[in-house]
Amino acid sequence: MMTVYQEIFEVLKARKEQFDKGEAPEKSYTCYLYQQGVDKICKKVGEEAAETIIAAKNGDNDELKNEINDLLYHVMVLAVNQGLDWADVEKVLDERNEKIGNLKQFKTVDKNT
Ligand SMILES: N=c1c2ncn([C@@H]3O[C@H](COP(=O)(O)OP(=O)(O)OP(=O)(O)O)[C@@H](O)[C@H]3O)c2ncn1[C@@H]1O[C@H](COP(=O)(O)O)[C@@H](O)[C@H]1O
Repeated sequence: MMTVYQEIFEVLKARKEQFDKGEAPEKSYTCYLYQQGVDKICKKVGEEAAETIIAAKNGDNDELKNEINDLLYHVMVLAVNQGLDWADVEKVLDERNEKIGNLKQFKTVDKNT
């Protein structure tokens, strides 16, 4: 079964195909981002990341839920724009998941020796 994120990613890929063919729906915000290009998309990723941090620092979980979704949406648009598939992204997480004990040992440095 596809997750909602996989489903949205498919929509964003379809929007890219429409945009590339010159068939962007007039009111598509996603196509507007593709048209603006990678700098604009990265700027939005940065903005949404900052808004996510502020919502967390304010202890506002209603806002935080919204900002996390805005951030993920813009990260997905970036992935599509750069030619990455969501499966490529998930594969990395899957591989990390297979490792046990990911916590790195902290290095203890003795500055006196
Ligand atoms: N998941 C999202 C999604 N999340 C956030 N956003 C948009 O991201 C924008 C972020 O808001 P901002 O106020 O920061 O941006 P803005 O001021 O409107 O625009 P800028 O000029 O600053 O870029 C809003 O316009 C939101 O509507 C999204 N827009 C679209 N989707 C999904 O993308 C799919 C395709 O959408 P369209 O391409 O619009 O048809 C649909 O399934 C949608 O659900």
